[in-house]
Amino acid sequence: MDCSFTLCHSHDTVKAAIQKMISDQTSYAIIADEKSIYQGVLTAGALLQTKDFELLVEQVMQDAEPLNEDGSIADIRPSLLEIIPVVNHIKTVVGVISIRSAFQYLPEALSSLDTGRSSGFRRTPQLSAKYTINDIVGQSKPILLMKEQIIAAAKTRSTVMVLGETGTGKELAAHSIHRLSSRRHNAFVRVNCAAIPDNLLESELFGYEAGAFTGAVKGGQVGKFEAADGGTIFLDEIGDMPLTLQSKILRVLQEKEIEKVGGRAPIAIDVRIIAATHRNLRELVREQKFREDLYYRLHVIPIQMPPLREHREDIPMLVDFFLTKQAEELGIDRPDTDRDFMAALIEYDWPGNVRELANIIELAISMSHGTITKDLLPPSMLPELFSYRSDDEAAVLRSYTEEAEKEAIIKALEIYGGNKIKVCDSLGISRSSLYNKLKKYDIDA
Ligand SMILES: Nc1ncnc2c1ncn2[C@@H]1O[C@H](COP(=O)(O)OP(=O)(O)OP(=O)(O)O)[C@@H](O)[C@H]1O
Repeated sequence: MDCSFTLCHSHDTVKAAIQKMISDQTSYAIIADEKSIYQGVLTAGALLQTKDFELLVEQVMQDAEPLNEDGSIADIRPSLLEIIPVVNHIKTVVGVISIRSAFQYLPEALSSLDTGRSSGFRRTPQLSAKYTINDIVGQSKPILLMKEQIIAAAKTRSTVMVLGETGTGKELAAHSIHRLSSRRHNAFVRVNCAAIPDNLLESELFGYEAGAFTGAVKGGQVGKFEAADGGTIFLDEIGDMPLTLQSKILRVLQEKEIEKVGGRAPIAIDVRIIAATHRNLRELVREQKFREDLYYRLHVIPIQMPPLREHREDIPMLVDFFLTKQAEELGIDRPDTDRDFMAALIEYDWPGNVRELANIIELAISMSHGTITKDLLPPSMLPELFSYRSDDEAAVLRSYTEEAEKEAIIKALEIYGGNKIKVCDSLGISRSSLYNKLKKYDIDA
């Protein structure tokens, strides 16, 4: 099969290469620095006008499924065969995309990549948990209580349900449980149920037998459950799982076996399930969108992540943590913050929780020259900064700001034809924050 590779150093060249690859119907490996490949791929995704493409890319970038040291693919997931990332020695996705199987050409392509990054490829431990309980910052009562629950849960084999608003550290909790458990030397496999299109999720989770469907990879595919055998599977955003698959998860919990797509015999597996969601599962059960029996099966050990507004005393410590971390990443001296900046952070309502705090610190660091002051806070925090005004005035101000925010989102959705990633980029907000706001303002998108 014909195959060539293209080195790209800008968003536009990635976009052009992808367009060419699609129109030529041939194989290309596209290699670029992480920023240009990310933006380029997303733009190409928009060109293709398939929402699934974006989701797949997002998933791949997030999971960073890696290549081996020699550049060969460590693990190819057939359902995502078309989008494969390359991870460099500092675990950053530098990105490789292939619409056809261009993989055999990667070592050659990588050795020609003149970014200084191609050297020192290391196999990222894709099946291991990255975070430990020490990565959870905070000394407040709610955080210490949550950490105790994590330690207690780790000692058991039971299913754990991690609950909490977006950005409260549910993923950190899941990693920590695995790392503290007797399964820590075995695999930890994360699946973001919301990021994988429904039609791919079943084969992704359970794998499939050879010839199960048209386009299936020869020899079949191992699913995430099987990959996690002996270890832990983390089903993130389980509230977004379709009902049909919920019954298959129930079966795993009850029978401790899985059935591959197109498979004839069940396969016994030993996997600990940790699930998480920011949704209100009880509500979903009431609406018949989530199975009640699965709800109870999952809630053997529930762990509630506290929202940041309920442990404000940890904010200075978290700010210090993110300032140090981000200054290190940027290779600059850690800047100081003034009192007003910290006071405003402590007072704010934190809808996006710790993730939002980390983003605000990142933004402030990038705009600051020396000490970080209150005027480096984003305008979205404005109403909270006026909290010394009367309640009425604050409410009026808030309604104006909310109206403006709603309009900005509707406008951005129009401009970008509903492409949420572009909308987030243009508004400088995270995807989860966008989804929260769409819900809050009842915007159809
Ligand atoms: N207590 C904490 N200490 C340090 N970092 C934290 C803490 N809580 C959250 N974070 C950081 O905030 C970000 C969001 O955390 P995480 O992804 O675990 O949240 P989540 O609850 O799983 O969010 P979502 O529901 O949106 O997936 C991550 O960068 C994480 O490292």
